Amino acid sequence: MSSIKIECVLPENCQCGESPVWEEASSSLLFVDIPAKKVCRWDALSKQVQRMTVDAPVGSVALRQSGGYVATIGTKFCALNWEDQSVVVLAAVEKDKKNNRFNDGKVDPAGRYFAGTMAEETAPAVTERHQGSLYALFPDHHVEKYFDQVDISNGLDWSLDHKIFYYIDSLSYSVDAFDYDLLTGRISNRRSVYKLEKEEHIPDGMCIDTEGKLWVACYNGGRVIRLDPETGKRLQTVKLPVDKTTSCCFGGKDYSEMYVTCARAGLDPEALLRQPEAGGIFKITGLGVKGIPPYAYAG
Ligand SMILES: O=C(O)[C@H](O)[C@@H](O)[C@H](O)[C@H](O)CO
Ligand SMILES: [Zn+2]
Repeated sequence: MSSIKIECVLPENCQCGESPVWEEASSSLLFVDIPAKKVCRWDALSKQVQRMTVDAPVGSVALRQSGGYVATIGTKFCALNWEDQSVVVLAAVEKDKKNNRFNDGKVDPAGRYFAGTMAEETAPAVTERHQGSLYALFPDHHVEKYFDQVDISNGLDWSLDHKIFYYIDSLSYSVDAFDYDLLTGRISNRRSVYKLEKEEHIPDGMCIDTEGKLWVACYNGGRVIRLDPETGKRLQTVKLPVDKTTSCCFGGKDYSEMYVTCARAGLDPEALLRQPEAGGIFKITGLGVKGIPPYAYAG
């Protein structure tokens, strides 16, 4: 039996930490603080963190095959040059929706950058409903829209055989699956594979492990849960010492460690006394299961 250890490796005080991505080449964890408009890179060896401030809320960051990173900033897909901290807009969506922004995003196994939008929240998880959509930025920089009527576009990942796309619209309290055509990037046949239980609260970010099981961060639930998307059963619950767990990814040696982001915003002073590490970056070891490397944007 493995023994699980959870530690806060970086007390970053993120208002809303999100989009953890392991970059093997630099032994670093990339993540964003959405409302703080920050993209961060934490070097797991030196323990140093570098931060880049952008001009709008940043929902996600991802690796880029040609170097640097891509990020969803406001309602734009952007390229980031980490060396000179410059931002280049690759494509924009929803120019008519001033109150919308991108939320979570991730690159698919063919190098397309998927990301969804939402109306800006007035309080955590309080937002004008049905304002969001799901998009992908293709390697040639054109954007495709998949569907609209999304409340809070959140976690996403692909099955190990690339035939299923998993997706979370948080306020549906469901983890959904679609058939996925890797060649074209098309999705079809939406269905729910797991409905959250009351104490699990709101499904947020997610990632897949090498056994094809899904790990979902539960916002307000202070936990990550491991789901079997084939049986619809929850296999494991790992509780963290913070309530607003937002997302998770595997990283570290052989992708054997899990990194979890969380939020500080929305916690009252009394709650903050009980969870002073809220907004930090957490590392979970001893899970006994590994993840897979993140895909990099091909454009
Ligand atoms: O991290 C995100 O994805 C959102 O931007 C956050 O605001 C919360 O997670 C959301 O409120 C709960 O669904
Ligand atoms: Zn999220």
